Amino acid sequence: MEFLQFPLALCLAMAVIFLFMLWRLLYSCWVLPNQAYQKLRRNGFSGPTPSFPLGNIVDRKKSLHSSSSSSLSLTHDIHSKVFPYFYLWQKLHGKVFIYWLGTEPFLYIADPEFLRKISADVMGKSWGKPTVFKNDRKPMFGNGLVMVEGDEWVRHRHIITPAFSPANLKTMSSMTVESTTNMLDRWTALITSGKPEIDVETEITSTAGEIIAKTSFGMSYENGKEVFEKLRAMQMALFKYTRYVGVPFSNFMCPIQNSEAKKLGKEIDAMLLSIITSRKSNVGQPQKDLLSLLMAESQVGGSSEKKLTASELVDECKTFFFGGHETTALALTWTLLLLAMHTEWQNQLREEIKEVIGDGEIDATMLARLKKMGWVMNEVLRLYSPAPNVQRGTNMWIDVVSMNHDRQLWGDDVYEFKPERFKDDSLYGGCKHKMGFLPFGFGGRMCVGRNLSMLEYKIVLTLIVTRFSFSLSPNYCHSPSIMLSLRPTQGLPLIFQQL
Ligand code: HEM
Repeated sequence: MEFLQFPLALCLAMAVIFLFMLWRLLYSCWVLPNQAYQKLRRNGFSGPTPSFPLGNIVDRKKSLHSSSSSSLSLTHDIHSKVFPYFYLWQKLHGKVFIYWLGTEPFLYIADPEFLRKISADVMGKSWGKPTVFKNDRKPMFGNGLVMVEGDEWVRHRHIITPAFSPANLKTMSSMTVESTTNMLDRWTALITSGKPEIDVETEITSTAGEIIAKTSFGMSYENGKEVFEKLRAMQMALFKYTRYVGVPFSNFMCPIQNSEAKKLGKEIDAMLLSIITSRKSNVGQPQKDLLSLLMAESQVGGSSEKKLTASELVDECKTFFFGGHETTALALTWTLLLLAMHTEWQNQLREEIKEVIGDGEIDATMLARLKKMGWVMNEVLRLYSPAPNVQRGTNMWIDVVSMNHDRQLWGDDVYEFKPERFKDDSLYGGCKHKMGFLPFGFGGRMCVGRNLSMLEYKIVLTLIVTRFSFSLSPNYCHSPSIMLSLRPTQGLPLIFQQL
């Protein structure tokens, strides 16, 4: 009979393991989220009714589907178009409510006063990112600054912040001028050959990719292009298809895209790692880019807590590349749309550039004096914020688009393009609440690259408006939508004239 006892014991052991795994699954997908949900409910928050295990994902999908099939006239009132489900739920449940991504409850916030209260005493290092997003975006950001928390975040931020000092950024302005001039020379060739209609979204995104490749890891465009294209492909693999973030085993729902993203992630890491290794062995050739500044900063003092490892450097390069090129490119793209619609502002900018810079070369120290251009940038970041939301801590989702289009905060002219609202209040543009306008986030985790993006924005825009005037093409179709960032999904064709 003994030979029968062995399989019985094995079966029992397997049953115990199975029950244990089932319990763990239920605990993490059902018990824990429900405890968090009940806590939020006890604090008085309501929200749309979720279903297990998809949460409110199906409602989101339906609402997105019906909104994408309706075309949008050229209005800046875009909240109901880009976040139709939040727009609807806000009407039913107010500006703070609970919704579910799969089995994860999220606190939605579009009320700046609520945000002020809950963030008043929280230090930058204590603000993490929701775990579901960390897992979801791992191939893009790895353990880069955007994703790290606690003392690790403090260490990374201390090493990274000096790289973005004004003195270091100054040396990067010539790289920006060079890439932009190449793009504008291409535009001139097109115009003179009788093709004045140019899709500026594609053009600016690829030039911004070139600029960030140079400023981040100093690569020539030909090399940078390969990393850039792989990063774009990875973004498409991750964001083009309906994804089930927060749903248990969601990785298995889009296996092809997920394995494609992982494969690309590994290739990008290997390429960046080889650049770092060759930099380390090639001490004789100092470079003036973010990577070398980080490598130099990592060596100051030599203590291990001040150093970033090679794989951390790779993750930071990816973070700069991804966080840096698309946001700035989209800020510029939406600016060109608004300037094409408001040609009087093209003239105002030209006059200001003439006064501040004249006909000479652009010097980075002059850029701060381009005040009107600063107002224009802020107004664009208000109407078409490339970073449409901020994700924080234990599952908080802050709706920046809603706050930027809130009549109660901005007044009756909320949907109008009026850069002059920043004239007397350069930081908040007259917004009635200081937490109502967060183009670069808030608190200790505010965007580390904001000065670099302003430098790039002002240089590129100066070069464009001094060489060309432009108007909207009749082929333009207003279709802002979210693909991680807020983008014109059908491009931005403009008609150019040389000045
Ligand atoms: C118009 C351009 C840009 C916009 C609108 C923008 C917006 C933002 C926002 C909203 C955050 C989140 C802050 C928070 O959680 O509170 C952020 C963080 C960050 N941004 Fe930017 N950004 C821009 C350009 C850049 C550039 C050029 C770089 C780098 C080259 C960059 C690198 C980062 C990094 C590393 C973080 C994470 C900071 C941290 O967690 O400590 N960004 N940005």
